[in-house]
Amino acid sequence: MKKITIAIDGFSSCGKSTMAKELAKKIGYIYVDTGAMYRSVTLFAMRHGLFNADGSVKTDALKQQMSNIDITFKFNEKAGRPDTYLNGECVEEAIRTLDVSNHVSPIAAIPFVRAAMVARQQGMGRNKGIVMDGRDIGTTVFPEAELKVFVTASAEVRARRRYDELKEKGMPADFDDILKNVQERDYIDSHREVSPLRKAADAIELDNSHMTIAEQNDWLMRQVEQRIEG
Ligand SMILES: Nc1ncnc2c1ncn2[C@@H]1O[C@H](COP(=O)(O)OP(=O)(O)OP(=O)(O)O)[C@@H](O)[C@H]1O
Ligand SMILES: Nc1ccn([C@@H]2O[C@H](COP(=O)(O)O)[C@@H](O)[C@H]2O)c(=O)n1
Repeated sequence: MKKITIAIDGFSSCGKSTMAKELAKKIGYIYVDTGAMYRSVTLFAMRHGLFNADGSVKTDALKQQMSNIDITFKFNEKAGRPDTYLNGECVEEAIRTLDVSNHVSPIAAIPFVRAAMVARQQGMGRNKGIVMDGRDIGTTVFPEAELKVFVTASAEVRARRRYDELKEKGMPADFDDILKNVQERDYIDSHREVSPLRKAADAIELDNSHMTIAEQNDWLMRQVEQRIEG
């Protein structure tokens, strides 16, 4: 069966990785969560004092350190998805904290950071057979992708889902803080100069505000079948 490239972009916490990882498992494709890469750079910067007190990034210092940041993925059989490693350390949990979420968008707006991440992502998708989710996959990383999906849902619905997830995991969660973070990231991600978050002209939009996970998975599978068979 022919292999294609599948790009899933959209706003924060709208269900991109839920759909992408399930699809990749079903059709035997590689799954790459590009947000995890920007989060890993952010964690590195936080640990190495590369943020100023006002939350801005010490850009020159980070530039010098970029060659010391090694991000890799290793499949976790139990979780059914790849875990993210930063310089050999599994950071899958550490990169998902609200603290990292609150620092990541300024890092992701820096051109040299994006250039480094995009080059790695393009390398990972060289042979197709990949499902990649993020903000600029259909516009910048793989503009020739055979299937591009742009996912949306209201900010309140997204924050509620994230809140429920954290509560279920027994982690501290405040709905208003999560909603604020989701809205702020959407704004910064959509307004940065390099590769702003936007729907590619040939992407299909999916508003999943009122869809179940099973419904969105079925919808995505139908889109893939059309591309593979067509
Ligand atoms: N259709 C849905 N209905 C209810 N909950 C959903 C739906 N889709 C995803 N979720 C839940 O919403 C939360 C966010 O989903 P997910 O992590 O997939 O979003 P994301 O877009 O990848 O987020 P991020 O931008 O942070 O990477 C998860 O708890 C997930 O289980
Ligand atoms: N292709 C991408 C992916 C992510 N980002 C930035 O990383 C942040 C975290 O991403 P999540 O998918 O884990 O929410 C996100 O808010 C963006 O700032 C990006 O720029 N490009």
